[in-house]
Amino acid sequence: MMLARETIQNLPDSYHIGPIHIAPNMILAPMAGVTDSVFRRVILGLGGCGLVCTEMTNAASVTPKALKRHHLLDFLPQERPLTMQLSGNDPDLVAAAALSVERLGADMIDINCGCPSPKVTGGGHGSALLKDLPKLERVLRAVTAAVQVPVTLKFRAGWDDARLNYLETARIAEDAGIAALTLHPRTREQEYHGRADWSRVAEVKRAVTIPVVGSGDVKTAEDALLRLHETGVDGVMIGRGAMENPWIFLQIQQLRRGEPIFQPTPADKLAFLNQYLDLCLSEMPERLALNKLKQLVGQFVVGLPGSALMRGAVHRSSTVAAARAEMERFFVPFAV
Ligand SMILES: Cc1cc2nc3c(=O)[nH]c(=O)nc-3n(C[C@H](O)[C@H](O)[C@H](O)COP(=O)(O)O)c2cc1C
Repeated sequence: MMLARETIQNLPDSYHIGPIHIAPNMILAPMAGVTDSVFRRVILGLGGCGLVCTEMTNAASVTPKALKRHHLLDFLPQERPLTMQLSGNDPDLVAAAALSVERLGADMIDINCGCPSPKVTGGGHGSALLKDLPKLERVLRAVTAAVQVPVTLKFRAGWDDARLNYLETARIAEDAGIAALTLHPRTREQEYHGRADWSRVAEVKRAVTIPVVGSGDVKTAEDALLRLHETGVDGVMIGRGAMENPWIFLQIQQLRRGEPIFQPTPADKLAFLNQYLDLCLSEMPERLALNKLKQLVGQFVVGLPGSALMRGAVHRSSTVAAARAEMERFFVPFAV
């Protein structure tokens, strides 16, 4: 379905989380291993993205020594407003980490109640908290009491289809002083399979008075505006769609303004990957930069003919030079 010009112009394009103005209301999803400071700056630099978030960080690893090792909460001044996301299930520990993160300069703190990874849920963190809402509530109350900055919650629809509890979770969070919610409307059991059911996001929006953001399966500028229109949410979060098409936020802005939509050519795509790689190389060791590229390429070339072969070849590359040669080999024929 295409939205009429007038409908698009009437869609909300900003909202507030506490005193913080989020404009535009399009948000880069936190993605572990991907949305580090470099990726966030690249996305912000392309335009159209109103809020970024760090990768999920275990509250137990918010110590001066651990921060120097994992660098998950490193950021630069241009990445504002910036949310820092924590995981954990011990109220005192998460509250202490939240205070440290506030001192590091977070504009907001997000609590992760959605990560499906067994490594995370095994420790009772992430989406495991959906199975113990009294514990989630204790964590949220401890964190909101500990810090001045707004605290937000990102959660899933429930552990599995038999235990859907997104409305209860949303109400508990609002009562605990949470300033905004993001729902990824899959269950933990679904992981990333099946479809993200945005009617659940619309239900949450109707159930609470705090801002609600939806996350899941937004792949085009049209998708983003349709989700805003259909659900009445305050904002839309984009994850894998931004890895596949980092220009998506810019394209949403252009669609709103009735401007021609930027369509990257193969040469633009190759230039993007090379620039991203250059930036990574200027800020981290080659091995790490190559890993970042490998992670991004997987989504970036989704759907292009021959992409599986190219992805495999980049993944087998042991040097940056070899990976660059594979990318050239892939993109240059598209340009002729
Ligand atoms: C590689 C990857 C890493 C992710 N890491 C996080 C994370 O650290 N914290 C979080 O709240 N969600 C994380 N997510 C979930 C996304 O934020 C998002 O909710 C989900 O991917 C659905 O949105 P999408 O279809 O736009 O990707 C991750 C998703 C992916 C694909």
